[in-house]
Amino acid sequence: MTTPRHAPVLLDRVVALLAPALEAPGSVYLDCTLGLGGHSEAVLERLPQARVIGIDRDPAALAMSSDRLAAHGDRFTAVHAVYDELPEVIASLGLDHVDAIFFDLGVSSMQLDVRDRGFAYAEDAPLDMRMDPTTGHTAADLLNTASAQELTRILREYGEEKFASRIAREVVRRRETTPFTTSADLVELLYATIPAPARRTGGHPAKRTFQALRMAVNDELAVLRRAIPASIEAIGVGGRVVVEAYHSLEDRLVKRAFADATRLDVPPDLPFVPEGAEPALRLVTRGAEQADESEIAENPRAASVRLRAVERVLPPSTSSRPSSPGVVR
Ligand SMILES: C[S@@+](CC[C@H](N)C(=O)[O-])C[C@H]1O[C@@H](n2cnc3c(N)ncnc32)[C@H](O)[C@@H]1O
Repeated sequence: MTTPRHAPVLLDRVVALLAPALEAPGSVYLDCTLGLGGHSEAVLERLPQARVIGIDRDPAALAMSSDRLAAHGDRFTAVHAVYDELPEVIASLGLDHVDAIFFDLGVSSMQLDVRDRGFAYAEDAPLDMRMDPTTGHTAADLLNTASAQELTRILREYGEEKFASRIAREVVRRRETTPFTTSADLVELLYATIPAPARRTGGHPAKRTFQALRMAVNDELAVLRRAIPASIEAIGVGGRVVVEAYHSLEDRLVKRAFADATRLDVPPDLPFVPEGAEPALRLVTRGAEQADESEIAENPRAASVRLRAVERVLPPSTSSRPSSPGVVR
């Protein structure tokens, strides 16, 4: 068997964004999506003063990255958790905050490549798609039980699938006689349901449906919606949160959460900024950063990445500014 691989996206840029928060000896980096440990390994090697905690909900990914990073001894700790549990993970390690947090959203190449995980439409395998196969419902369970209305919503919202309601109707019709068990069952239905001209455009006809089911099975957006504010709460002054998103819904959610946390909560026509109105956070990236053509040529996964970062700034009471009534705009 070949060694599973995952090429880390925007590796140098991510480490450069994390580095200012990890300058102090003993500073703590929390990698919320450890995967095969590519980004964490770079932090361990390039920022020798930092300690690394890696979270993953996939026990197989944790086992592989733990092997890979074992040489770093007690500078590295692996934790099996879902990343919206990050406050509990931090507390369980006896810490009250961390200095930098990173999310590299979605699935790893390893998960797509291992046939039995059922993530890939190109392979016939049990239709599973759980990032943590020890818990929760599989994609087959979802297809065999959800209402046509719910399936339509999932396919439309997470997959932007034009034929969402037609596919959902056919899924419900088929499962009455033959429940779904494998990815081939679903691919076959999609070929029979999506009209031929549409099958010839916009990539593989199963791509959008597989992505949508994966996001639903792992409840990805709801978990992210809880995790981003929790990560902002979990960093100390000078701490940074860095996120790589690959799906427009994820990036929108991150952008909004960062905008909410960095916004001055003051009416725009007020001539001064009232005492205590400074945001506790500043945007480090201007808009979303993307990969350049050379990285995309080497690693096609980089094509859809959107990278954003924020930093916690000094609280208002310690920042230098005139006292009451506030800072004149
Ligand atoms: C894109 S990969 C990370 C790759 C990693 N940066 C590297 O260089 O190897 C995403 C990883 O995050 C994990 N993951 C996704 N959602 C998660 C969640 N809600 N909680 C914990 N881990 C999650 C997946 O299991 C996968 O291993």
